[in-house]
Amino acid sequence: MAPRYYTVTWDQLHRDGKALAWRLVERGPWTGMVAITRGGLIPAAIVARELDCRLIETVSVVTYDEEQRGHPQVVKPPQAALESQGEGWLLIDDLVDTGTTAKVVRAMLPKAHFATVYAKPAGKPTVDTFITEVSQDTWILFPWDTEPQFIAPIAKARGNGGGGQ
Ligand SMILES: O=P(O)(O)OC[C@H]1O[C@H](OP(=O)(O)OP(=O)(O)O)[C@H](O)[C@@H]1O
Ligand SMILES: O=c1[nH]c(=O)c2nc[nH]c2[nH]1
Ligand SMILES: [Mg+2]
Repeated sequence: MAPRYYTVTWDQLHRDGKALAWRLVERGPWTGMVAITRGGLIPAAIVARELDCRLIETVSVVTYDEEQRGHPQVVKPPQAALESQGEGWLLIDDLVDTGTTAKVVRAMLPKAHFATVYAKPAGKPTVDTFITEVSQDTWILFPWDTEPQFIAPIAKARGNGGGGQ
């Protein structure tokens, strides 16, 4: 079955990122933030700005090649947060889908608070805080993966031309 798509604009991502920050400010203060690259970088920047958080670490997990899932590989560990096992740290990603990435990172930082902007049902149990849930068969299209393009008028796309004149 063809996947459905949920298109997220820059404006929406900013709004949803701020909504996440409102939830997280209640749970602070935070020692710092670990962004799961690459998708977590922009949500982490939005949340860090709102929480006035200056200490940003990254962890890099490579799982997907386009829409195909492979074996997760930790390309860069979250060095600064490892000793405390993530206690007092926020772990930020754009979304959880199957929860594979989350499980790999949570194994390294079991005491961190894991927050994402979007969540699918299979990954939901791995997240402490998220904003919007979409169905498992939905592919979320982020603004950095898309660009606006011309779309034919509905009448032309249906092949029945225009009316009048
Ligand atoms: O819950 P999962 O099934 O693991 O999927 C979620 C992960 O997949 C995407 O990252 P991806 O591995 O595509 O890398 P990227 O962030 O560098 O684009 C997304 O940013 C999450 O990190
Ligand atoms: O851009 C993305 N959208 C998704 O829905 C998704 N799930 C895993 N990885 C993803 N990347
Ligand atoms: Mg990612």
